[in-house]
Amino acid sequence: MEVMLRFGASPKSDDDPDPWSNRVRPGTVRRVLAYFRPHVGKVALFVLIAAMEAFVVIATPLLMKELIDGGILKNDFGVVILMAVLTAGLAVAGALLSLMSAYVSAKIGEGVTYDLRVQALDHVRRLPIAFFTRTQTGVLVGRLHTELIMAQQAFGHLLMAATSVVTVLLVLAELFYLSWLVALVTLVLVPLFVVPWIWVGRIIQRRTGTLMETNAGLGGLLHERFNVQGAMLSKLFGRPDEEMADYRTRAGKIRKIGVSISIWARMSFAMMALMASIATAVVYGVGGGLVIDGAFQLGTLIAIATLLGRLFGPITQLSGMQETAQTVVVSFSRIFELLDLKPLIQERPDAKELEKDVAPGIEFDDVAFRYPTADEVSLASLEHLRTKREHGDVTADVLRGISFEAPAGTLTALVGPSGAGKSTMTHLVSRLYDPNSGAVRFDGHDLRDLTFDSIRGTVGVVSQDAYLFHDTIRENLLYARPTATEDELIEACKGAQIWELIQSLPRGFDTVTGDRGYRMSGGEKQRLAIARLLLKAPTVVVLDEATAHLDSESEAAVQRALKTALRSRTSLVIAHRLSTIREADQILVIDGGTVRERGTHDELLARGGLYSELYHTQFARPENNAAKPEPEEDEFDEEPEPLDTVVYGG
Ligand SMILES: Nc1ncnc2c1ncn2[C@@H]1O[C@H](COP(=O)(O)OP(=O)(O)OP(=O)(O)O)[C@@H](O)[C@H]1O
Repeated sequence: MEVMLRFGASPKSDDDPDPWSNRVRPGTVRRVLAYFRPHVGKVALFVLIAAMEAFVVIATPLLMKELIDGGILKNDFGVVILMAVLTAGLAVAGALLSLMSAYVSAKIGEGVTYDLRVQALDHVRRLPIAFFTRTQTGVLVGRLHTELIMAQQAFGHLLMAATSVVTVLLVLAELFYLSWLVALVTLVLVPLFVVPWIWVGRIIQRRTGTLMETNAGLGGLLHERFNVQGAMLSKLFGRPDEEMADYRTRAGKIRKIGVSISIWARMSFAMMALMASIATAVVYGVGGGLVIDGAFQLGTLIAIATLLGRLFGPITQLSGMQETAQTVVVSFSRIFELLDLKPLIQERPDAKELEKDVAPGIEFDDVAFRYPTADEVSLASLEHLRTKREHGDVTADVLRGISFEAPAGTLTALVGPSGAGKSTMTHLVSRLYDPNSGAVRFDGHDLRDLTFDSIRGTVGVVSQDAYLFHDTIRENLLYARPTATEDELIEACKGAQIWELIQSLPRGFDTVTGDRGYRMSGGEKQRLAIARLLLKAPTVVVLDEATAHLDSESEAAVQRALKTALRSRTSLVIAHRLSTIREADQILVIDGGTVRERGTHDELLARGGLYSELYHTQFARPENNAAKPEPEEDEFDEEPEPLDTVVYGG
């Protein structure tokens, strides 16, 4: 049966190292074993239980032998009863031991998996945003989940196989003790039975691997297509018939491999049963003759036949041991690959805290930045698309020689053409990325010298397309400050101009916002994000102003919400609205990754440069002005200020 390893994958070139191959780095086995060190006591207990189980396996045929030879054949009723009772007792002991060994082996397996899972999750959560922008989510989740389950299952088989070693040795020793001739005949039969079994086992293993890959591929695709935005795109742009045909092909391949695996598994089982029956027939044939010749008694023959039945199972487990061990090592090594990915952005051991509750000034000092290449931040095997890896690629500088100061408590507006680098500048302020040269500073402290906690606590971000978890409004808000009281929640929502809406919902704060908060309108989502920001109360606010989907009424609400959000904070706003731009303390005109112009609205307009051009082509358009919010009475009554001085910055 011809099955491609990954469907839809483009053929890879010879010089392209295959990130999906099962090659394992040297030292991996030692690293795997290190995970068992904390569980050494349980492993020792497991070995002891395994030895006792093996003893039960070999003791029962001996009791049978004695029951027949010493009891039935000698008409000794007492021996018959005694041996029957002992056999039953051993059966009970065997059942209890098997329960205990299952418990101990599960404790070891689950313990190791727990350690590895927690370590991997903790590591992935520390990886920089660049890693997540490159990685396909479905594949990453698969790596963290499926690989671990695979490792755990294979590990369970490995422990059972280890038990089998003891059983096989003891059974063989007993066979030789009972009849060396029959034992030899049995040994000759073993390879006849084991070799095809191993062959079938390999086929099954290969197909199981392919099945898992195929499932992961389909899972990744569904993850992408069936989230709200993917589903929306596919409804608007997709070709439903072709897409359905693709799903059908993939599902069909899964079905085909599934059927093939079941047949081969049944074949393997049937082969084992067949060979065990043939071996038993041979043993009865040879042994029966020996009983007639008087070489040994009938009880011995029955004991040998029973022993044989207990030999083949453990032998089959042993023969698959190498592959099983390989599965464990490969699965572990895939997780290790992830663990070895060094986070590009790290906290210094001597990192300092920034003073809380005081808005810092922001300084960009000759900042240059380029986005990291795939080699620097991600794993090819997690990017899923089998494109040729960009080895040694260097990305172009996105920012060059950016220097400016945003004094504490002021509003800086970033304007410029699309792709100029405005969002990238805001990413540097929240330390999602580090500059390649130069520095970004808060009150003179390089962000690289500050703790992650203090940067997180200082900077609040509201993006254009605010992200909400699939949870209640309350939980989404509490994410910013879990200790917030009901009154604080209400106050934040009032400040963000969203309280009226929440109040009108039948379930209020307990309304579920749906996948990515999709049940709310764009403006509502952004106001909810502003409420979240107000609860967090950061001293630096980064805002990407919404460009679309706000009617003038909801835009006015958002603008009023922003007045509260930006008051007394140092703000960096990617501005699209004339109202914001006019009220900024300074405007930076970004073009081609550099600051082309800097000044206030009037200064820049008078200069007649790029800003003036942008103003006339974009900002001064009627729709921008039409959307300008009406000032709220209570906001402006106290202290009438001209629009082009500080209103937000305070
Ligand atoms: N994760 C990324 N990896 C590589 N390049 C990127 C990445 N994000 C952005 N870029 C590139 O960096 C440049 C600046 O992008 P940026 O998003 O900062 O521009 P912008 O001024 O905010 O544009 P817009 O107004 O359209 O949002 C663009 O050429 C963009 O293609």
